[in-house]
Amino acid sequence: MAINCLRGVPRTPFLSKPNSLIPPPLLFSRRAPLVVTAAAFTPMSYDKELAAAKKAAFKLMFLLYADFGGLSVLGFFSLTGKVQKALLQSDVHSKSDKSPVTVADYGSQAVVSFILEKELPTESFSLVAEEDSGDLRKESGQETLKRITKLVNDTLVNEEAYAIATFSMEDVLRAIDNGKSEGGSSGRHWVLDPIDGTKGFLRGDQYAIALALLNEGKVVLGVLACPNLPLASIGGNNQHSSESSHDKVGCLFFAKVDEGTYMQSLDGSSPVKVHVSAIENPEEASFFESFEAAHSLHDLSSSIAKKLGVKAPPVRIDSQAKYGALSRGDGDIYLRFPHKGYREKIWDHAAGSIVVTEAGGVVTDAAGNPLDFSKGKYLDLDTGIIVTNQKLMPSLLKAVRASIEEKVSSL
Ligand SMILES: Nc1ncnc2c1ncn2[C@@H]1O[C@H](COP(=O)(O)O)[C@@H](OP(=O)(O)O)[C@H]1O
Ligand SMILES: [Mg+2]
Ligand SMILES: [Mg+2]
Ligand SMILES: [Mg+2]
Repeated sequence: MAINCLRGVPRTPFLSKPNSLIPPPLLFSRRAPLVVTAAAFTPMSYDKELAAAKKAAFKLMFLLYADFGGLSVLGFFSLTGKVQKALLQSDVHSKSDKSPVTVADYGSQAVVSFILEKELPTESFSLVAEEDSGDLRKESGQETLKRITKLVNDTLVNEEAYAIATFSMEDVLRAIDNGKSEGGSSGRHWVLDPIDGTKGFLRGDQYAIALALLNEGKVVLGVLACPNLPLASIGGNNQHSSESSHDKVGCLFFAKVDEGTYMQSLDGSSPVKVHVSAIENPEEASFFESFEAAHSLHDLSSSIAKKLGVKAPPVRIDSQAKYGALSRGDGDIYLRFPHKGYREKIWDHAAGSIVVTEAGGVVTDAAGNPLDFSKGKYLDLDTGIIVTNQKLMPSLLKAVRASIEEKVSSL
């Protein structure tokens, strides 16, 4: 089978819970009904939070952009893009689970952590993020820490407003360790994957900076920056392509609860609202899955696709760029079935899932349950993650169940 490998306004305002300090009878008394009702249902806009998250993600997009070309006029770089990129990709370390981590992963986490703290000084700050500073605090990590610190200083060089001349190595370690929060079902927590798809980043393929905000265990906003994702569709549908968008890469998706999903490019043009595909016939559908066979069972996906009658070959790309591409209708289905024993982390799905659901899609586990982000840093789910539009979901779920049953009975 041929495989397609790619290189390279508000509907309903979000209502807060009724104010529990107001005794219930007063809510309905004749004395002050209007005042109480208005105070009790203040809409939460998350505007400040979204602006801060986008600021951080755009800065990193510019920094990591594959070919900085005309962007250097913005003054973010002391090196040319290609040299900088080569440097970032050459310093690779192996974590205790054998997965790779680079200067870019650590640097991105430190930059996001700094920017969120500085931009939102009045809010209590909790961050659940993938990386920690353990290896960088060892003697063997000192050279890498120096490179990360240079990267962070280069990225934030124009931020006079932050009133810090230069960030020290200790500042960087502290910023990375801000990401140690455990998350959970109460309060607000930022969720960050500083580089999602590190393997894709190292190959020069797809990767993403994925940042989301949880409130009371629910994802309320997400920003997904995909520096290598073409502006033009990467599927057969090509609904967003134009002559000028064919060669351009660098897409930032953002979504707030009940306000839809938007996509923006690096050239300063206005965001455009995006929607998942409207395909109803599975035979016309195409599907995404991980590039890495170690991350998802490709044979199970192909059995599901066959049962559904999907004709197109799988589109295998790294990272949550799959969620972004699906949210704008480049493809119709995303299938993810990790090998037995693997536990999914919230940072691998929080931003991507709201980007898809706000674009009209559905994200569930293999049993059809919504993903639960309230249980700490792991997602507690049944077997795998499936994503599609509302029309295709019932037949997709049926095919998933049948394929899983077949697989289990063949063992
Ligand atoms: N054995 C495994 N099974 C499933 N996912 C895995 C995995 N090992 C690593 N991952 C996760 O898969 C993510 C990449 O997903 P994808 O395959 O869609 O590109 C990785 O994110 P990072 O690259 O941020 O570490 C990592 O969290
Ligand atoms: Mg990783
Ligand atoms: Mg990840
Ligand atoms: Mg990562």
